[in-house]
Amino acid sequence: MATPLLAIENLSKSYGDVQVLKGVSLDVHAGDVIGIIGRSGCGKSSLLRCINGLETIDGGTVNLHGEFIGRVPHGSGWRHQTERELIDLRARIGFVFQQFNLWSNKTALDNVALPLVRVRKKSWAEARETAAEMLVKLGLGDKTASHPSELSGGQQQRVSIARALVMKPELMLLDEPTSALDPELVLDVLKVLQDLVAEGMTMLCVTHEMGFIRTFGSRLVFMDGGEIVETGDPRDVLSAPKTERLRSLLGTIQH
Ligand SMILES: Nc1ncnc2c1ncn2[C@@H]1O[C@H](COP(=O)(O)OP(=O)(O)OP(=O)(O)O)[C@@H](O)[C@H]1O
Repeated sequence: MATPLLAIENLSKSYGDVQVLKGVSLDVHAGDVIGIIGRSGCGKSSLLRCINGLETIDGGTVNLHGEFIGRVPHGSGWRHQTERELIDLRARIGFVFQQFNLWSNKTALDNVALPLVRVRKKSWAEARETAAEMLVKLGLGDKTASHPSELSGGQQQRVSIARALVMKPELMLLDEPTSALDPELVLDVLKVLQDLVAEGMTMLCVTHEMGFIRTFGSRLVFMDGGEIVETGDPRDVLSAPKTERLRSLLGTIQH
């Protein structure tokens, strides 16, 4: 089989004495749509944050196209990345947060254009043109001049997705992208994600939107206590969970 786009092997991560990732291994191939589920505190966000260098790793490997990208602590004896390398890495891996993380003092247009200016060194004029096209694509053509406080949660999340997409990422990491939204806005964001799936985007998505994962996911990953406990085709895993731990979680969420 081809080299995975992203290969995680035996990844470990601790905060102080508490180990939150205990030897996680996961291969992600181009076009995979992987849903990650698990109880609060099981390490889902930490896993995503270790992939794009928001957190350092303590052991194991994270490879993108076979190249080691894990961020290692200073003084660990391994070579750690420069700020520039981390910025480049994050441009290749889009990250969408639960709480949008938009710049409140900038318009929707400039929120999307700014990374193109800062990271890709585009002129503001060119960056704004690209940003405007992306906002139109995501149904926000009439909101380019709005500030985040003037947008609904669903619109803000679509701006943050646009901001990731203009960088043409090879992979998108989404950390509960619909959890902070009112129920009537969830569908708008899921529709955008569905369009990304249709375009072949590779995605790792922490979500409890089981309908989305069941329909569009190529794999479901169930984490518990910092480990991957079950993984497989979402339809198989959801209809026949093998462990009591997953059965018990599924009892608490609609699927
Ligand atoms: N910066 C940090 N410092 C110390 N402990 C942390 C830090 N970030 C996370 N943790 C702890 O690590 C564990 C895993 O957290 P993580 O956010 O990865 O879990 P999660 O599965 O994403 O949870 P949730 O679904 O609630 O977001 C938790 O016990 C959390 O309290």
